[in-house]
Amino acid sequence: MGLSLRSWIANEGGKHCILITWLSVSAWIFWRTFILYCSGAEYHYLHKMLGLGLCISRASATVLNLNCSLVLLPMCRSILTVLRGTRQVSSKKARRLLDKSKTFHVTCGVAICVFSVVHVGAHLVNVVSFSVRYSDEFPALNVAHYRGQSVPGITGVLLVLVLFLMFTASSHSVRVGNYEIFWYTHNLFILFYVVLLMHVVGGALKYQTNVDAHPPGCIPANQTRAHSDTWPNQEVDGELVAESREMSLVCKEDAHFQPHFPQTWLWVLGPLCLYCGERLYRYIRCNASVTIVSVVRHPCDVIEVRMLKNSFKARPGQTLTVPGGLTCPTENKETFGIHVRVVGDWTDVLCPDWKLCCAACPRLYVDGPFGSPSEEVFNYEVSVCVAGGIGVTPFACIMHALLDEWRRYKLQRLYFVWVCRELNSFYWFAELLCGLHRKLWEQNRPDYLNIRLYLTTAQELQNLTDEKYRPLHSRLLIGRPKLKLLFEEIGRSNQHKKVGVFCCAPKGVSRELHKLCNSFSASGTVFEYNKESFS
Ligand SMILES: NC(=O)C1=CN([C@@H]2O[C@H](COP(=O)(O)OP(=O)(O)OC[C@H]3O[C@@H](n4cnc5c(N)ncnc54)[C@H](OP(=O)(O)O)[C@@H]3O)[C@@H](O)[C@H]2O)C=CC1
Ligand code: HEM
Repeated sequence: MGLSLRSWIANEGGKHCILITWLSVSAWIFWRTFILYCSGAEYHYLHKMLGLGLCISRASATVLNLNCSLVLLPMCRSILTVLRGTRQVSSKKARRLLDKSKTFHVTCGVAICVFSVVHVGAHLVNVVSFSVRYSDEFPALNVAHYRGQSVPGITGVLLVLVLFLMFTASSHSVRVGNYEIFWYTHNLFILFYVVLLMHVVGGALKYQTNVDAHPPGCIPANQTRAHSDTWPNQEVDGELVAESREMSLVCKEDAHFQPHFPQTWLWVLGPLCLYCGERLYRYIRCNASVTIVSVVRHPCDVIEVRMLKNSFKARPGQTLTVPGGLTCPTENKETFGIHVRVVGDWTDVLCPDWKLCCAACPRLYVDGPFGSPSEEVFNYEVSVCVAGGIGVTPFACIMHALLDEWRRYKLQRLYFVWVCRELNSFYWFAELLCGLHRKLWEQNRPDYLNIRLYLTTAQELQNLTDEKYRPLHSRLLIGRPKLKLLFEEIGRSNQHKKVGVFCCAPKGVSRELHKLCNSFSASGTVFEYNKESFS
């Protein structure tokens, strides 16, 4: 299957428009600042002292300002969640763009790291220039107190250190391997901003305030007549002296210099206050008491924690943050449940003997709910949900909502593909699947739900033994799913329709699905790719 332009635009168009806009704005402000500092009259003397280092350090600083303000906005998750649920963001395209907020955050974060390297490199050159090109003529321009002095920049060094820690701890392997390290290191962002705001009040780089009275390169008044014969030989200001003579530019006063108002404050304070306000709101909401109603152990090291929280209301598909990662509430009633795969000592802390342990349970903090791509499952006529292992949780809460009432949604057909390594994993939600299947048959919509379960490590023919899971028996297949064939089949039954594809599965599966969604479909079906990301 080759790439289809129509599918590519449906899946990648909006994202790439934003990316191109962001790149263009970054390139434009870089270039504009670069030119200003290289040829602006008010920076003439500073440029003479620092050269290209000045232009590059200032241009990269502007891009850093832009990105340090943008990086926080996509992480205002509560605001995005509200936006997603309101009529203001009524188009599906816009909502799908909101789902790319984490990608945009990472892009801005990487840009901050790249431009910090450029900025630091340029300033290292500036530090040397400040020292070796100490100006006796314009002492106010100097940062060094005498020729040869090296200029320290404590805040700059601290910023580099914090950014380095954040960058290394943000790598995919750390996020997947030990989320806590990522999380705690990432919270250094607040230190980063405090130091950044201090960093820019240093006022090391100064502009000339009186270019009218003292045009750059003008001839000091006391030199015009007395030294008129020596002008051609003057080396100070080379061309400009000659030019000034021709144009009869004589300084009316001495050059005055002044540091800029720290522009970074204007760029950063708004988003920083917005994000801090949102974090404060989340902190208060998070502290509202959560009562653990039950803790149930499921096969394959999965626990289900059922909870109760005052005025907690989640839309089906939304996510929550709990210690150990993110998960999805599986019910939309008074109680809500989360399924967590045990990877450390989480469960031992929660419930050492795996019994109902509500009396002795520790306090649990729940942050959320937050908007997520799975909320869109209901907004297509046809949706395909592909889950791998524990990645089934967002879709389980979709099933719960359908079990409550499936008629109120636009959704008319749901393909549900679940791939697991162990047979026992299917027991996590086997009851729910059978319940929904039964209900749809009773209500004369057997075609509504199409279930396919794939067991990838079966040594011999296996099946769910319990009789009550009979509806799933014929739906259990051995081996990995043939996603290409599945897409062709779905395409044939849904010609010229827009089908929503939702994935919460290991990288290999999501990559293949993404590729298939961008591929040409002979049936004219457009598959819109939506990915649930938990790292
Ligand atoms: N909701 C939540 O709370 C959380 C969700 N997650 C999400 O759940 C996902 C699954 O996690 P986990 O349970 O550890 O998954 P597993 O590693 O157990 O994999 C699940 C299944 O996917 C199959 N699979 C892997 N690669 C491919 C492929 N290229 N094509 C077809 N099948 C493939 C595996 O088959 P095989 O045996 O052949 O490899 C396996 O049967 C994570 O990637 C993450 O996105 C993660 C953490 C929390
Ligand atoms: C190196 C590039 C970066 C990467 C790869 C990265 C990655 C991430 C990821 C994946 C998240 C989401 C965490 C989750 O949902 O669980 C996140 C959140 C966040 N990041 Fe970054 N980040 C980077 C740089 C930065 C920078 C430079 C800052 C600010 C100085 C920053 C500030 C934040 C904030 C405030 C959050 C939100 C936490 C929350 O509210 O839940 N990040 N980052």
